[in-house]
Amino acid sequence: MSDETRPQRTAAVIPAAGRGVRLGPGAPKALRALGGTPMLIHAVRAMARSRAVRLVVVVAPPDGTAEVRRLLDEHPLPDRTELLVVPGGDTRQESVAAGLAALPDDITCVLVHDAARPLVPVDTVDAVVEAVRDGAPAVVPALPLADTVKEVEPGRPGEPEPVVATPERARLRAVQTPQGFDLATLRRAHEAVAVSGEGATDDAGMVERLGTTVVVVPGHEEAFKVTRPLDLVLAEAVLARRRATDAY
Ligand SMILES: Nc1ccn([C@@H]2O[C@H](COP(=O)(O)OP(=O)(O)OP(=O)(O)O)[C@@H](O)[C@H]2O)c(=O)n1
Ligand SMILES: C[C@](O)(CO)[C@H](O)COP(=O)(O)O
Repeated sequence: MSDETRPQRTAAVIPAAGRGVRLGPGAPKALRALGGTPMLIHAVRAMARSRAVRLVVVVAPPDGTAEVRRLLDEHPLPDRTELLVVPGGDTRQESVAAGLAALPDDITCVLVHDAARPLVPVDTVDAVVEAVRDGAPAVVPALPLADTVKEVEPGRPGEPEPVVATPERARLRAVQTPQGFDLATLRRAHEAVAVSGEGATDDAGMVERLGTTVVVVPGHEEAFKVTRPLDLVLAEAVLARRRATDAY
């Protein structure tokens, strides 16, 4: 079958193996509660809400795969969604690579979605999938910035850092997840980064280094990343509002 006639089958990889150091002491971040339900379960449901997503691969803390499997069993997904759990690595990049390695050969489109972005709306997920299915090899949801951004010369902790540049804000975007890819392209990008040894903070950044074009679709304010304690306060408020207004 040629690539053009091959049906598109989409999977989501959810890196959830981080400790959540910036959120403060406690369980691994993905397992902490949001509205009484682990953040990871919200993120898995957010992917499964998209009718395009047939398989979700959860990348669990290496010492927590059994606990993650148990939590997922307690929170079943729609019948159309298959689920796999694999152990993660020391960095986000290694965890995503472990998730990609678990994908079966018939997957052509992959979403990579942070467990730490539990509230991404399904319309954002669908917009990313659609752009990949329309032929873009790499797609990121993103929003314009509210703050002006300065590039600095990092100094010693506690010392003022000299500003070296002010990039033009209108050309900058804050990038979210899910990021969507043609699977073969993302696998090539991960292999190249592993060989070069240069890490990247997101998957699209690795694809850019191949010289492949990455395109942006509109992100969503509620797809923010729960990173620090105040983010959790905001996430609780957003979830409470959804529960009061939608059948959520
Ligand atoms: N070794 C790692 C590190 C991060 N992640 C995942 O990557 C996503 C984005 O990372 P981040 O928000 O930085 O999570 P943490 O690494 O847990 O946070 P921190 O840096 O504060 O420890 C999260 O869903 C996190 O679980 C992962 O799967 N494996
Ligand atoms: C992938 C990401 O969420 C895009 O904004 C971000 O780069 C993850 O960064 P983190 O420091 O691993 O949370």
